Amino acid sequence: MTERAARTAAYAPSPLDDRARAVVDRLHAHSRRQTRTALAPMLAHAVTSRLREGTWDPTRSADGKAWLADKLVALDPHKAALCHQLCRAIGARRVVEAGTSYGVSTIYLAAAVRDNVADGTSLPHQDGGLPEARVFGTEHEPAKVAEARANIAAAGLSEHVDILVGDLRETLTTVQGPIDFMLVDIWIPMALPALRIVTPLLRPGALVVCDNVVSGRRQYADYLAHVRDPAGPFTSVTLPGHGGLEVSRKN
Ligand SMILES: C[S@@+](CC[C@H](N)C(=O)[O-])C[C@H]1O[C@@H](n2cnc3c(N)ncnc32)[C@H](O)[C@@H]1O
Repeated sequence: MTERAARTAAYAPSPLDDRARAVVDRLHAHSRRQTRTALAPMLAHAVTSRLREGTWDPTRSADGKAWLADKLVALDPHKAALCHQLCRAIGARRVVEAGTSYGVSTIYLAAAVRDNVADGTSLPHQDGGLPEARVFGTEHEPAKVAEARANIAAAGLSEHVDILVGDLRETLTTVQGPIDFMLVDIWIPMALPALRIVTPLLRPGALVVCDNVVSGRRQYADYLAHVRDPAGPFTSVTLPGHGGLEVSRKN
């Protein structure tokens, strides 16, 4: 057995059914290939952004945005599986995803919502009602929206997903609560604005997961100060591996 195969065998298997797993396996591989070759271009675009537009952050410059327009930047499979498990554990029925891209994390979240509905683990909300089961994805690149819809359909999960097309600072204002779970996997400057819009919709006990908060701790400073504020609406824990993951619970 190769070292890579032995490492893979040490992890729990994917929580997804065969159909959805075939789709995400292909997309995870595509995303890994893009990431492996992205370092040099990323640095080049950071320099270009700085020289032409005064920012080192390619997500803020026109040049950088154009380069990022077809990049998956998919959530790591282990983190995506954790989000699926958390959604299953809390019986999530309504989920917001800040940052859909080609739909990788959306597929994990929608599979959890579908399974919660199917086995009756989705919870009634405070008024005792069962609101429509949905994952609300958000994406402002039209080409990525088309890819995401095709991938979600190939995974057999379209009936559980609405992708809100456009800038999430506008589209998220159309979502209705209650929301049980939110994934924040977005260009960093959008993380706190997205959370602020969704916070009033989160039910008590809802979870918010945010990616790469350790590797990006400086850029995430405002987001982290917000979710870790003892006087604020969340209690928060940080998982350290693979760039870090913040899991915040709405009080
Ligand atoms: C890190 S990727 C999301 C990856 C996705 N969660 C997955 O697992 O495949 C972030 C995505 O957010 C999108 N995005 C960035 N800023 C946005 C905004 N203001 N409104 C909507 N989408 C945005 C980007 O185009 C990009 O596709």
